[in-house]
Amino acid sequence: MTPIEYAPRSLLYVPGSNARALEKAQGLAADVLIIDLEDAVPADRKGAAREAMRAAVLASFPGKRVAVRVNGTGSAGQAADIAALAGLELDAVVLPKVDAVADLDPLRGLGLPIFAMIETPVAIYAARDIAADRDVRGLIAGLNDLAHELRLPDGMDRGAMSHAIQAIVLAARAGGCWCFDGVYNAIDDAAGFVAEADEGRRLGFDGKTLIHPSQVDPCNRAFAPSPREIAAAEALVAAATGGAQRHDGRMIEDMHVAAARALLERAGR
Ligand SMILES: CC(C)(COP(=O)(O)OP(=O)(O)OC[C@H]1O[C@@H](n2cnc3c(N)ncnc32)[C@H](O)[C@@H]1OP(=O)(O)O)[C@@H](O)C(=O)NCCC(=O)NCCSC(=O)C[C@H](O)C(=O)O
Ligand SMILES: [Mg+2]
Repeated sequence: MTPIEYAPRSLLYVPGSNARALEKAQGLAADVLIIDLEDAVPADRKGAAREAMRAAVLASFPGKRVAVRVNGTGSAGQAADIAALAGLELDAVVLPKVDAVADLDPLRGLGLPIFAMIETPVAIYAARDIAADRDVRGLIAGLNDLAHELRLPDGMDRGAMSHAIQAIVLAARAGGCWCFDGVYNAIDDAAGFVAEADEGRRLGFDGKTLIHPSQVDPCNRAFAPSPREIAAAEALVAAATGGAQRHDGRMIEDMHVAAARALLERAGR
């Protein structure tokens, strides 16, 4: 495992209770694997999932970046989840249903970067403070729970959640941390997934959370600079003279040069 230095593009949930998925995850190209102890795990299998998670982290993921999603603050299982992380080399811990900065407190002793999930109306209004917390490295949109909390008649309706989704990106940027889009539930709808991942990138997310292996490669492509973007950024940087100028039929200024340099750095140029 290596420290997370660059924003991950793809973060795949792997249920701690699914032995085959834990095995399969070893060969997948997700930037981060999130071993889940929360909603993917039935209540009567939480203990077994903790043990499987420990065994997998200790033995199965050399070279992978791995996080664990523990149960939420105030839930029955959280203390046992945190205890089960002792001695493990992890890259991050994911905390669901973070409604306030105080919800982070039980995790502070772990000394790990926290990815805080924003999944309730209360959390949307607290997201700026959560994002600014010293231990929070990223926000994750939990849109299944948010849709439920909002009582949306059509379930995962991103149009109906557009204000909340944008608020998560704004909070992350105001607080200086990364932000990751929510999951796409329709695992057999490849075109729909690509459209949603592209939309997430356009909205400003750094990457996207995933639930199925088939989503990993399309997600990595969607959140990586394309050859067209790289060529345009190289041309812009080469042409820049400082201040306002005409380039390729439009005005560019210093912030456009900074954005182009950031894109090239992300692309490894
Ligand atoms: C969604 C699934 C339940 C679908 O399962 P299934 O129909 O069994 O999948 P497939 O048969 O298509 O699987 C093909 C192979 O891939 C492996 N697999 C499947 N999913 C994963 C995975 N997530 N990680 C690793 N490997 C996976 C299968 O084992 C098959 O392997 P093979 O034997 O070689 O053919 C299932 O995909 C699943 O459980 N996904 C994760 C669900 C999850 O973690 N949910 C919780 C996180 S999402 C969430 O909570 C979001 C947030 O909180 C919110 O509120 O929105
Ligand atoms: Mg959730």
